[in-house]
Amino acid sequence: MLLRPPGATGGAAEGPRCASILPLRVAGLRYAAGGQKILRGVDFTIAAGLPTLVVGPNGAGKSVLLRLLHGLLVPQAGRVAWAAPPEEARRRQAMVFQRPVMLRRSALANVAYPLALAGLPRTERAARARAALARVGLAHLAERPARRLSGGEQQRLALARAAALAPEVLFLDEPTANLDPAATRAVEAIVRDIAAAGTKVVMTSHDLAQARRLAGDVLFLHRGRVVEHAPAERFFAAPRAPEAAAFLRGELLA
Ligand SMILES: Nc1ncnc2c1ncn2[C@@H]1O[C@H](COP(=O)(O)OP(=O)(O)OP(=O)(O)O)[C@@H](O)[C@H]1O
Repeated sequence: MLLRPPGATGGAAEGPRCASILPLRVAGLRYAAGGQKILRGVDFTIAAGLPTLVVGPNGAGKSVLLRLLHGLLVPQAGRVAWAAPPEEARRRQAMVFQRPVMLRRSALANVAYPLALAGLPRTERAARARAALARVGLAHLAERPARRLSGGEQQRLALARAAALAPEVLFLDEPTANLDPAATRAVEAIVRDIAAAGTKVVMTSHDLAQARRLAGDVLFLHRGRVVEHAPAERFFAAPRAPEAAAFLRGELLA
C-alpha cells in the first residue's frame, strides 16, 4: 500500500515492509543508445536527507541517469539497487518531468487520479488532492482544466500530483527549465517543502545557482561519468575534479 509518510512501517495485513527504500546503491551503470555511449560506468550511493542535485553540462547524461534510476530505462550493464524489493521500491518513488503531461481534466482530477490508482478510498481522494493543491498554492484553480494552466502552474500541479502520493523518493528532471524567475522561485519553495516533509529529492539541474540553493549533495556528471560526488558546501567551495572546477568557473560547456 502506498500513501504513508516516508519511513512509516506497514500494517500486519500487508506483510513486512522495509523501513526505507534508501540508500540507493548504483554500481557499474552503463547505458548506450543510437550507437552512443551515454553512461560509461557510473557508481554512487544516494542516502536519505537533503536533496541530491545531479549537475553537469548539456548532454552529460543527467536525464538518462534519472530515467535509469526510476526504472524507465534498462541499463546494458550495472545495478540500481534499492534497500527494498524492486516492486516495493517502485511503488515508493515518483518522478516529475521537465514538461509534465496533464490529463484532459481539472487540476483536482489530475491529482486525484494517481491516488485512485494507488488504491486510496474514494472518500479520501478529494480531500487529499485538495490539500496537495493548497500546498503548492493552486487551491483556487482546482476546477480549472489542467491544460489551461500556465507552464509554471502546470509544473506546480505536477509536483502536487507527485507529492500527494507521499513518495519516499522523488525524481525531478529539470523542473524549472522552462520557467521564468518568479515561477522558478515558487517551484524551488515547493521542492524545499517536499524535502522538509521527509521525501528524498533527486533532481537534475544545469543551473548552478539553483543547485547551491537546494542541494545537500552534488553529483557532478561529465561525459557519462560521475566525476565528483560531494556535500554541496564542499563541492562549491573547493571542487576536487578539474572538470567540476572548470564547470563552476563557467568554462566547461560540454
Ligand atoms: N534515446 C536516445 N538515443 C540516442 N541518444 C540519446 C538518447 N537519449 C539521450 N541521448 C543522448 O545522450 C546524451 C545525454 O542525454 P541527456 O538528456 O541525459 O543529457 P543531459 O545531461 O540531461 O543534458 P541537458 O542538460 O541538455 O538536458 C545526449 O547526447 C543525448 O543526445
